[in-house]
Amino acid sequence: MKLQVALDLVDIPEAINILENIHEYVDIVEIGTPFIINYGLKAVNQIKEAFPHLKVLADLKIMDAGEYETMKALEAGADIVTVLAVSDDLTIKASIDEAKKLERCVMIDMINVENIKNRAKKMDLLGADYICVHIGTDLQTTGKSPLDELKQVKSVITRAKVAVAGGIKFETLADIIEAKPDVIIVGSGITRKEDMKKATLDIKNLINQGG
Ligand SMILES: O=C(CO)[C@H](O)[C@H](O)COP(=O)(O)O
Repeated sequence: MKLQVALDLVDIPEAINILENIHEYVDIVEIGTPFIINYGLKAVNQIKEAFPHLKVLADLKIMDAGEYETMKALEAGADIVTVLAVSDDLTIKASIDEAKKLERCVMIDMINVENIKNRAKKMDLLGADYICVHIGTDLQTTGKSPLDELKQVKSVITRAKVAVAGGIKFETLADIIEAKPDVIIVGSGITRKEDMKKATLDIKNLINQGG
């Protein structure tokens, strides 16, 4: 099980500062959608240059122009790029094909998908590297957890790796670990803590105990 840390509401110097503190406990660093909106793909580029040993995910949440937008993320140095599962299959396939050319990966974000089992099966079939169950920031305000959807997706996937995101914190981690996703994504559960290093280490230790 890998830990992906999502950096959303930071600038580039802040991101570098955070990662200097926590990079040894992190497997994948997510350059979050608001981070990219604010600072562009140079955020991806500069974080990859500063931490070449980390996998960098560009959370572009691509919805159209799969080939072009994937190519731009990969050019900037992303190892993984996100595409929305609600996009057309043509967009998803174009993005996956583009990433494969450079032996990079696509993570399909299942945010707001209605028939999640059916769509996850299709994403698996189309060749997604990762399928990410995701309760978005706005829906998190209702208290919804990604656990149920994680179990549903895990039950139908045969090939892709499964990631999970959406308000995960140390206190809610045990149930998530028990469902055995391949990647656990934590944003505010780390970045809103006073002591981010301790928060990351606590989460990483719990993940390691779970395998
Ligand atoms: O992609 C995102 C929002 O769309 C976030 O990066 C992701 O949900 C992780 O952050 P948090 O743990 O704070 O929910």
